[in-house]
Amino acid sequence: MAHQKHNNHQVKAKKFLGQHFLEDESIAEAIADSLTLNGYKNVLEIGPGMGVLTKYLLKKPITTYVIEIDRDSVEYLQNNYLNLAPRIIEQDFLKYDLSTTFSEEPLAIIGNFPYNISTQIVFKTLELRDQIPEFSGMFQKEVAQRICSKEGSKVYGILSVLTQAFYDAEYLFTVPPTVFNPPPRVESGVLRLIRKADYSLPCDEKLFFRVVKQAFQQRRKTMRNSLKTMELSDSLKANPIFDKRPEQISVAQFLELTSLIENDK
Ligand SMILES: C[S@@+](CC[C@H](N)C(=O)[O-])C[C@H]1O[C@@H](n2cnc3c(N)ncnc32)[C@H](O)[C@@H]1O
Repeated sequence: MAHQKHNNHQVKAKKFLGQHFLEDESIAEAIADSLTLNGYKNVLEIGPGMGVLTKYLLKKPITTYVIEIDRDSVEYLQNNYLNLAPRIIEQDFLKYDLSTTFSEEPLAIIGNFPYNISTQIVFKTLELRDQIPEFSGMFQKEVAQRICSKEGSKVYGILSVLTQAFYDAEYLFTVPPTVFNPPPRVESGVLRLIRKADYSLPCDEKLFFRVVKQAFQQRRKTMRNSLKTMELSDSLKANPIFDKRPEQISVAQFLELTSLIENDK
């Protein structure tokens, strides 16, 4: 019993785990409400901390799981959310094999994400897209904007193109630093990704990732320059898309271009 008393203490925020605890309940509720509940019966929250968002997820007609790396937070949750206890996974999300818990069942991902690993969380989601029809959560505002931005925007880049090849991305709202303890240095942004009805690629996936990454490595250069090492035929390079810079090329055009490169003889 003495043990339990101790663990009801608030968790002291650890910087190296990206811990900024949300203190505004209405924002936690709005994040939980961003779930459409379409096409899955499970939701996995990454980094529940002391459960401010979890509390609202538990009110939904869906099964909530949480994955948390921090022992203190796990103990806090075990003591304060008794019904959740069997569905607390004490693991690093980046290393965790989702099939251990979910087999092949679809699930939504949600969270007020630790900002130090937020892009890695997105890349892992893209890899596991067959199992993840929906993804909602809070990022550093610039990262959320980048994921959702369209061609022509200054922040349009690798993360925008790769994510939007598979998901429709919507920026939902901005959150000020003042509602967190401790407050982060920057504003935050909440977004939602909904997997496209047909999210199969019309081209080779590895080549698509390579084209996009190589193009944006030198975002001020034309595609002709950036893709020089690919040894493409002159007839392909005559295509006007090669005169463009990557930030002017839409997701659909990147996919089309990859098909052309794939079929280039
Ligand atoms: C920004 S805090 C959010 C906490 C809580 N959801 C809230 O809104 O107050 C991020 C949380 O992610 C956890 N975390 C950090 N790295 C993690 C990882 N690799 N896997 C799982 N959880 C992680 C932290 O311990 C922390 O609880």
